[in-house]
Amino acid sequence: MSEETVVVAAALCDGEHLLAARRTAPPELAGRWELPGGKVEPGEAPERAVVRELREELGVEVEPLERVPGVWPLKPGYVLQVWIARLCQNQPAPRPLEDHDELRWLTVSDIWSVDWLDQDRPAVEEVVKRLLRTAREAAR
Ligand SMILES: Nc1nc2c([nH]c(=O)n2[C@H]2C[C@H](O)[C@@H](COP(=O)(O)OP(=O)(O)OP(=O)(O)O)O2)c(=O)[nH]1
Repeated sequence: MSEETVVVAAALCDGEHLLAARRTAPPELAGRWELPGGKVEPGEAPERAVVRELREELGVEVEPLERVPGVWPLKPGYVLQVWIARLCQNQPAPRPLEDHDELRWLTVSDIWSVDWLDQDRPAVEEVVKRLLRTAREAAR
């Protein structure tokens, strides 16, 4: 039986912007950019883990909207799942409270201006496709 650990991450969107977060640890990942999130705890629903992790790491309440189809391998034994999410009403700006030292809201046109973790790139590409599709639908 597979014993993979699921890491959930949020593609936190605000209008046309996506939030990227710069990791502070471990040393081999520090300075690289990722989608904020973390490991799902035993018995925890993945969407709940998204909400918990962003509360802990960024000090905000978020609402997961839909899962981005796909599962991306991270280090051995770990896989990444991604949820499109938005800030709940009346939230402060996200702050890098733990695990990150900088946050940046990126538009689709500057999405590759930060040094994403290699393993996150396919997931970010998928998120970008969805953002573009949503923007096209909104423009109709
Ligand atoms: N959160 C997150 N982790 C990622 C991404 N890409 C990637 O390789 N990882 C790795 C980094 C870590 O080895 C692991 C998740 O660990 P974490 O440190 O964020 O999770 P956590 O908050 O539950 O950590 P912990 O301190 O409780 O152990 O997955 C990503 O986009 N988001």
